[in-house]
Amino acid sequence: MTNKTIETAERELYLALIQRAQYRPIATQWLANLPQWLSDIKDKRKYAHAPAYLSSVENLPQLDIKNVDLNSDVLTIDTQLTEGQNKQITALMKQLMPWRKGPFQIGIGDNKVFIDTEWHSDWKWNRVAPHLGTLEGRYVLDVGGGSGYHGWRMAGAGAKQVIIIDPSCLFYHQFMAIRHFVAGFDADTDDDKTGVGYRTHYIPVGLEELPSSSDQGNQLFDTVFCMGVLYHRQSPFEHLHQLRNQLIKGGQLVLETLVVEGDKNTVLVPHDRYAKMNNVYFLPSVAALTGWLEKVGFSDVKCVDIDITSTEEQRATDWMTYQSLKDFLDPNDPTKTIEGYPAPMRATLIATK
Ligand SMILES: Nc1ncnc2c1ncn2[C@@H]1O[C@H](C[S@+](CC[C@H]([NH3+])C(=O)[O-])CC(=O)[O-])[C@@H](O)[C@H]1O
Repeated sequence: MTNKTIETAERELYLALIQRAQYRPIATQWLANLPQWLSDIKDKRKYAHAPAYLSSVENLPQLDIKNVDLNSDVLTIDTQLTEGQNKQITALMKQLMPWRKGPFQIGIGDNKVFIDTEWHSDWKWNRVAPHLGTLEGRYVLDVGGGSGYHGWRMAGAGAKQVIIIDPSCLFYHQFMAIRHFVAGFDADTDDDKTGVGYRTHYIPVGLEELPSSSDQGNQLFDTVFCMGVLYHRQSPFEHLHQLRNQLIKGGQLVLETLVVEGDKNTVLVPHDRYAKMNNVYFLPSVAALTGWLEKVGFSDVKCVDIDITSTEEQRATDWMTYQSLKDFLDPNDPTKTIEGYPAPMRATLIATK
């Protein structure tokens, strides 16, 4: 018997946007686009693996979930698995490899399935979260949310609603696989449908495709996160404007991106690849990035964290078996990438619209 995880998730997403449209007309434009966004991701001409991913999610077993802990570093689904369930879930989740952002754990005790992701996304969350003030009661957008790990943490921190966007077909299905278990818990405990599964949504779309409005009071989000995306964009100013357009006046932007040492005029544009990635464009200094944010109209810009990524935070695991950070650094000098650029250093900036 297959489950209807994705169908249910999509229905909850429609309902959430219909509710918001009563007060924010911009939500009707999101609703108008939603059928296209959601059917594109199922189109096997665009995404050859989509049917296989869908079948992995829909074949996950229904479990008796006792609790879902969104506030622990390992996002944990509290349930007891039999050995057979462990094997079944492991096999289905492995069909959704590579798992980059996490960690997640399904089950506790001997038969747990621990998804040891390439990234310790919990470390990033622990660097960022202390600087957010509160997310309690806020509408939050997570741009480029990957598997949804940080989105779940935002919901755990009390956000009223989280919408994750990311154009990746694989990461969309990874989110749905985790949501399958979270919603299993909500279904048992939450009659009025305010549980975390109902507050956390995913739209498989890029930021530039979202409708936006310049009308005062017609934006949907109190907080917008954009972590690990800006350096992938060819037009950083356009991207920063698009982020700003999603925020209410007074709303908070949380921007995390690769930076380099330097003054307000320093920006590195890697000539070819950066750390073997062929889609990296602008790496500003913190001072330059602060100036960019001010130029697009943000105020009160603060850098709250700077961190050099370690090979303990980003590494190959059983759930991501390709190359990882250690293969992207100069073997004789880990302060440099294999191409001779400064090794990855990330800054988190917080700014107000
Ligand atoms: N135009 C776009 N709009 C939205 N998402 C995009 C776009 N282009 C790429 N992405 C998505 O942005 C994510 C970037 S990873 C950061 C994940 C998480 N936030 C993290 O902070 O760990 C990068 C990293 O690992 O450094 C990917 O999931 C892309 O599909």
